[in-house]
Amino acid sequence: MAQPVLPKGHGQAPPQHPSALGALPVSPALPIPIMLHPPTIAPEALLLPYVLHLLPVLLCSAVDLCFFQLRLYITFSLASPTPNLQSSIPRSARSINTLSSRPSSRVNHLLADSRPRQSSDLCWTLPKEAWAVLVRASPAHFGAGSASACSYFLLSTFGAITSAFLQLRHRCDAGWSASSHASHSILLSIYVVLPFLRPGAFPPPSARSTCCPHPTQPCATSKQTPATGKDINLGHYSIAAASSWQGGEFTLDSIPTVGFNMKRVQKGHVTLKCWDLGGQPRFRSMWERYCRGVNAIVFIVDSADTEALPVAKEELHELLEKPVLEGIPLLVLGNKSDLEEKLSVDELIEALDLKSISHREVSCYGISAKEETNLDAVLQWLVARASH
Ligand SMILES: Nc1nc2c(ncn2[C@@H]2O[C@H](COP(=O)(O)OP(=O)(O)OP(=O)(O)O)[C@@H](O)[C@H]2O)c(=O)[nH]1
Ligand SMILES: [Mg+2]
Repeated sequence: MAQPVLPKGHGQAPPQHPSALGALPVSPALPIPIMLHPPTIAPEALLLPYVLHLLPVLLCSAVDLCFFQLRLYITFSLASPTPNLQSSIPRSARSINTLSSRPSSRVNHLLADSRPRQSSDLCWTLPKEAWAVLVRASPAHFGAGSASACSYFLLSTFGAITSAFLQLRHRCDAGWSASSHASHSILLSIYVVLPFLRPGAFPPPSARSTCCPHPTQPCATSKQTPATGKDINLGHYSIAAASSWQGGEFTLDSIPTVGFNMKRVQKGHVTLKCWDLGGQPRFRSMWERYCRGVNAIVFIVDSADTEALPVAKEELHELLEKPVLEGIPLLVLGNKSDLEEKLSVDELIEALDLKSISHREVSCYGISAKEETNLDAVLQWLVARASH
């Protein structure tokens, strides 16, 4: 277990040992592909999880269509002695049969409508309501968020079970054998629900986009951000891949990170995969998830904002207490060292109580994203951890 070695002061020579905790000297402007304000997630990147999420649904819909046409035929054969089956199908059921893209909704409706209507028939009224609920839920389903997927799943289950129950009830009333229709309906329910229980039907956390509205103003409480990566963590003012680097320009109009941004950085033969996580309170709960299994965590604070440091300290220590993150090297960066009111590295170590952190390697540098100070040292630190 490497214990942190604390520096004597800001501005001393860079530590030779990788585990040393200390300030590094100011370095000249570097040709490091660092972009302070990465572009917001490209629409194509957002679309991909949606499309991937949609594919199994479309596939299920196609299979459902065949299945339920068959099912419809069987139902009519059994339930209706009328030779002209088409004329006994209500108009609404016929249109849904061809237009609907919602398997479970179509099930409910067809089950409800696939026999002559009777005024006292529960099958006609209740499933129609279930259908209406499902139709209202459909736009949410096509979102990639887990909440919408869950609500769709619950509503599908509800719809399928309601249909099964009412179908059974109707058959019993009509004097049909209850057992065959019960098994039919149960099978039907399983068929409708199962596709949405498959692994992959719900997008994985890493493929999800956050549903939060994009804030128009930077959040005043956002003063710390961890950046993480499966291969290496980097971040806050995201390091962008060379292809999307816009010359490393710095603009004062910052766009707060909404959710997270992911970037790859090529440094020699090492590829750094970096997650820049939003530092606003609403995004902090996801830090732990993205820090799992990474090579390093980079925690960036505004070293000139002393009022925000107590909160930053609390959040950092809470994050590091997670057992699953034990042993992951930590790099704390005090950004905005270009400002006069900045804290020195020693003061930052004190303010964040870094000496109390154990069971991991801890380093602390002062940097300036604006003046590109010490960014080469940060990159070297990360590359060294990436090859571990
Ligand atoms: N003076 C100075 N200002 C900086 C520096 N780096 C960033 N800023 C400014 O600090 C503000 C916040 O920058 P952001 O990159 O949005 O900060 P953030 O912590 O990533 O915010 P979240 O994405 O919400 O976590 C912006 O107005 C930047 O222009 C720096 O090195 N020096
Ligand atoms: Mg940010």
